[in-house]
Amino acid sequence: MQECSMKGENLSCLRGERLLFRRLDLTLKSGAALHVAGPNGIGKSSLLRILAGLLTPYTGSVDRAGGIALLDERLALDEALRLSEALGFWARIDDSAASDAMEMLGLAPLGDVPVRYLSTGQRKRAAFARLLMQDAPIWLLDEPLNGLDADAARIVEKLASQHGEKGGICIVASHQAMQLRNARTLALEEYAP
Ligand SMILES: Nc1ncnc2c1ncn2[C@@H]1O[C@H](COP(=O)(O)OP(=O)(O)OP(=O)(O)O)[C@@H](O)[C@H]1O
Repeated sequence: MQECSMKGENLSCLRGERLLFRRLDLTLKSGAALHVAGPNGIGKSSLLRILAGLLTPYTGSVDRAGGIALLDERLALDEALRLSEALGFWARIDDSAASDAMEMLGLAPLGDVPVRYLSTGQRKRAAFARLLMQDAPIWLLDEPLNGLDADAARIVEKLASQHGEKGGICIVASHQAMQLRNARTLALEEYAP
């Protein structure tokens, strides 16, 4: 996997009229993992969106090397298509194959099921399959365990740890504990004004 890095300097985030966090610095290099922790509404998703380049920080800057894959509650799959077709659409764009990712996430038996019929946990697994297919070195995972049963949660924890072993960066925003190899914890409430 290509070398990657993620650096944020003096980050602060304003949402509406509210300053959520300020003076946040972080540096992650290849193989590093970070658990962004904190209660609902503290700004975990906002921080991930800043790191992804989807939200402009109020102050500070982000400097990253390497491609990014973001997993959040938005499932970018066509609801009308069967799961294998919907993932196949992205496979053509990513120049990858959907079958390996579907196998890893236990989705192979669901290939013919329309996306709109998938359960909450199955949708999350599908989102994770899409993330794997992107083959990006930097993973930004927003509440990746939400909706997953215990077996699926262990699979996701294992895949995230393997990503780190291969030299990828994994940044997880979650109010739940997650077993993640070599992960540091960033308690976002410590950066609240
Ligand atoms: N577009 C927006 N405009 C104004 N306020 C917003 C906007 N998006 C989010 N917020 C507010 O910013 C705060 C932080 O939201 P964010 O989703 O980053 O928190 P979070 O820590 O991820 O929460 P959760 O654990 O519930 O997912 C919340 O109070 C939310 O209402």
